[in-house]
Amino acid sequence: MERNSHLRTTIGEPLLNTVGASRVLMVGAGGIGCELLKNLVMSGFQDIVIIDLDTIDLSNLNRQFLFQKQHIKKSKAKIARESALEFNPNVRIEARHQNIKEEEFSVEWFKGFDLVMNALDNLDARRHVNKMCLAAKVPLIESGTAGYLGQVTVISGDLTECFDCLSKETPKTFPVCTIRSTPSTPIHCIVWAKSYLFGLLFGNAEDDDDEVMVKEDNADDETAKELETLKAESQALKTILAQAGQEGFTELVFNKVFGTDIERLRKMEDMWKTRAAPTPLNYNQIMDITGHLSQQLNVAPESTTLKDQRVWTLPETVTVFGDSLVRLTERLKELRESDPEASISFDKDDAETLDFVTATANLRAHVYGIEEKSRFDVKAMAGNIIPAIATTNAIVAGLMVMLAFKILNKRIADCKTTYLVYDSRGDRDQLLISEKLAKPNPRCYICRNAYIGLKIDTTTSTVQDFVDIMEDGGMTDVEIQENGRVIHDPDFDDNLGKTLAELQLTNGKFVDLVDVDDRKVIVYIIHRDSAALDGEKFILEGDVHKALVQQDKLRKTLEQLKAADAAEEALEAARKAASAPAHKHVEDSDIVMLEEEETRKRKRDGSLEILENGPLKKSSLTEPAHPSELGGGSQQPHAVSNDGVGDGTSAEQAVDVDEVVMVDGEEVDVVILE
Ligand SMILES: Nc1ncnc2c1ncn2[C@@H]1O[C@H](COP(=O)(O)OP(=O)(O)OP(=O)(O)O)[C@@H](O)[C@H]1O
Ligand SMILES: [Zn+2]
Repeated sequence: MERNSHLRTTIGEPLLNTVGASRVLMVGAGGIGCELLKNLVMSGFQDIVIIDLDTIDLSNLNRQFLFQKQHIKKSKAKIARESALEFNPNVRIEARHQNIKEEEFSVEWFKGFDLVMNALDNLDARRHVNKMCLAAKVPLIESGTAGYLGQVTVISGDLTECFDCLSKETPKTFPVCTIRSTPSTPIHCIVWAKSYLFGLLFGNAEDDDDEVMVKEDNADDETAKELETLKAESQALKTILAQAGQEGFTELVFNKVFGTDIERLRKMEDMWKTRAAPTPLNYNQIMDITGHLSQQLNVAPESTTLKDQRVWTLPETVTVFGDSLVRLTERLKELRESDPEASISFDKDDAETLDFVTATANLRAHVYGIEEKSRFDVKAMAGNIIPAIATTNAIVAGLMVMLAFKILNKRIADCKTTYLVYDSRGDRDQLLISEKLAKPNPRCYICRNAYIGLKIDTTTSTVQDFVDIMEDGGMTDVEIQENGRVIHDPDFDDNLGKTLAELQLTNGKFVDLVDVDDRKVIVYIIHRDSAALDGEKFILEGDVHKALVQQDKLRKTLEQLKAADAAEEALEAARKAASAPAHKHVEDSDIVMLEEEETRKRKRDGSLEILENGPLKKSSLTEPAHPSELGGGSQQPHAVSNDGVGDGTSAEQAVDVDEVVMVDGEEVDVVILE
């Protein structure tokens, strides 16, 4: 039977042809990406570019089904391509083992796609792709998962809210590979301490990794060697564990985890090309100082509360590490006398486990040159982890393809944001909830700006030329900034004679311009040698004049919003005064009116589709909070992270949805899965 016959029957010949003729970009080949790529090659897509900066890690294999043991340490993008081609060899797949933020992936490059699909795990890359798609005017399908929660939506220029329309709280989840080998923030170290090292030392003796690391006949030499090394590392720690209670035990564990293992990682030079390499620690060296300092510290003991709230010194940290390690191993030994399978779990309210996690997290932070945290902070930050769930990724990736069909079928306005929700009590049969795409936030700097391309020879054209081009377009007294750097303003004309290249205004750079009337335009630079400009000095891709007209309109809207905000503040003040015990009588109707006003305002902001008084709270679906990586738990949509560990509390807070919701005349669909 012809490969696409079922597909043709399902979606029809015309759409199948459109899909086949489209060119799509998939960013990220991790949890969602693997599922998505498999779906794409099975759904009629013929021309796909995939990009992922990472290599395959052992911890990916439980859910990233395009990867197998023999692929560990190989490029995710390349292996994803190879595996997907086995499903369907007739698809053109280009795999790029690169960072999407690299310069070569310019606005122009993005313009080469009909559709972009994000399967990413961090805000930074998501924001970048969001901006590139807005500038290139290419629709973007954005996705994210955190444990049982998932979200899929569409971002398209003037039609919808963009990724930056609502400010994001810092997410609380993070990628596992980052945790294992390349931490860059304190939370990465805390998660490593709590979820990896703690489990290995005090969890059940059976290490899952052993199962995966059995020697494979078809593994190549390098992979086999790496597998052996990983296995040897956990084995070595287990051997040391057998010496618990003996003299020198603490030193052995310490030197193994913060010395030998780090030294091995450090030797993997490729890993440290773009990051600072970790520095191993040595127990004896620190203990020399520790002995000395702990005596001093004993002179003036602090209250426990104070000690909890400040960051410990390195010697103090080592002392707490040794102390909690000994106490926990003793506790485990006792427990195992009655139950050989016994284990200890981390509990933030169990002082010993919290001590151990605080100390080990901070030692790891020290090794990687990351900021250390107080015990108080660690307590708050630990405990926010949920595992990545393959099924969630699969559902989300399926929804992405449905959206892709709609977009390519020119029905983008019919697309919806879909949330995958989960009821931990199991008494609800609704899994997917969709709602209309939100409108752009008029206050959003990222999508409410005009993006204009400027093809120019940056090596010969000066800032003066640039100013002239923009002023000829209608801007007056223009100010120019690049990434917060002032290039020019009417009072600072030192740079006028410098070339754009001299000021690093080179190919792919975004330059922010604002004029005396507060009209903003973002220009992205496209470097072209003079010879390639067909005799012109520059070529503008976009109409500055039109952009300024749009900006004038936007300014008016913003003024109206400001006035509405002022009115609302006055109402709020009146409300407060009314509810104050000043013998004032408040009519019920006043309260209703005030609440309606609140609803209207938040809808205007784009920050509200479903109100607190409805059963679904967006806040419980959103991005977990930690700086830089994944998402969940904040007040915004587009927020659920892709994959990885997540916010343990999110699932419990899962939305309480029992019916179709009507808010302010808007309908929220509920899809019931059988
Ligand atoms: N700037 C970027 N450019 C290209 N790919 C990126 C970028 N940022 C993240 N990615 C990729 O996006 C993917 C996200 O997938 P996922 O959330 O499953 O993460 P993971 O690293 O595979 O899993 P985990 O971190 O949980 O082990 C990763 O493969 C990651 O390498
Ligand atoms: Zn926006």
